[in-house]
Amino acid sequence: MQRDQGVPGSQSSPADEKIARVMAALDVDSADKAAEIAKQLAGTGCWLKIGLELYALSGLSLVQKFKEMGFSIFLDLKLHDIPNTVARTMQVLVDSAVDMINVHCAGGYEMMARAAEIGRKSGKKIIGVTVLTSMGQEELSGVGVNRMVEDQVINLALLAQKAGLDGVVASAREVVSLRRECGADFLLVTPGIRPAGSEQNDQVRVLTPKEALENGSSYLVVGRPITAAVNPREALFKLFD
Ligand SMILES: O=c1ccn([C@@H]2O[C@H](COP(=O)(O)O)[C@@H](O)[C@H]2O)c(=O)[nH]1
Repeated sequence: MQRDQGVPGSQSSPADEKIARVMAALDVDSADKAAEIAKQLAGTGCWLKIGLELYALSGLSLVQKFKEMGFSIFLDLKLHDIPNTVARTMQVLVDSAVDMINVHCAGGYEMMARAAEIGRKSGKKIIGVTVLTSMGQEELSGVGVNRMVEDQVINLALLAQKAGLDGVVASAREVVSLRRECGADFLLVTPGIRPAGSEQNDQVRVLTPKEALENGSSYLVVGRPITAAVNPREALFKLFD
């Protein structure tokens, strides 16, 4: 599928702008599969997201390769440890070609502030995970948090902002409130994106790509709707049909 890719040197179209806000999550069981999907998505302008599975398989080895293919890269390792350990690990990660890295907001203010400081010096974006999009109200209560999900998301996002992070990961369902509380420049990266009628899988707080953009998400993280498709490139372009 060759549509909506723009002509080099021309103005980007609204469709290009939407694709540039998609982060394709490469949750696959081999580096070869990841490289094959990357090849199919090359030139579209979308980001790639390397998560725990691919990192466990291949570490940072694919980062440079994907960068050379023209992708921006979000390394989704969700660091959650004491401030010293997170800071030392963050220093290693920012020295690679990644563009964005995350920590868990639940690691606390001091840990986020140390991570943010390293991000600032390196020019890389550091964001914080609020409440996983696979968790609903009951799951949140199960880990001892007796607040409404949205209140907890906002509470953690405000703490992340105070600590100097560039943004947060949350569900697109919370984006309207997050924009109001955290402002226009705070990055809101939203997984749990599902085109209408597609499998929800283990995601609980979901929204369609169109709704997520309308609400004000900065980036949409999309995994299985792209990676499990027969034609990932076509699936990417169909997200906004
Ligand atoms: O709250 C979160 C934080 C991260 N993720 C990650 O996003 C993708 C979503 O994949 P799908 O296949 O589109 O469900 C995946 O890599 C998660 O680790 C998240 O889903 N929710």
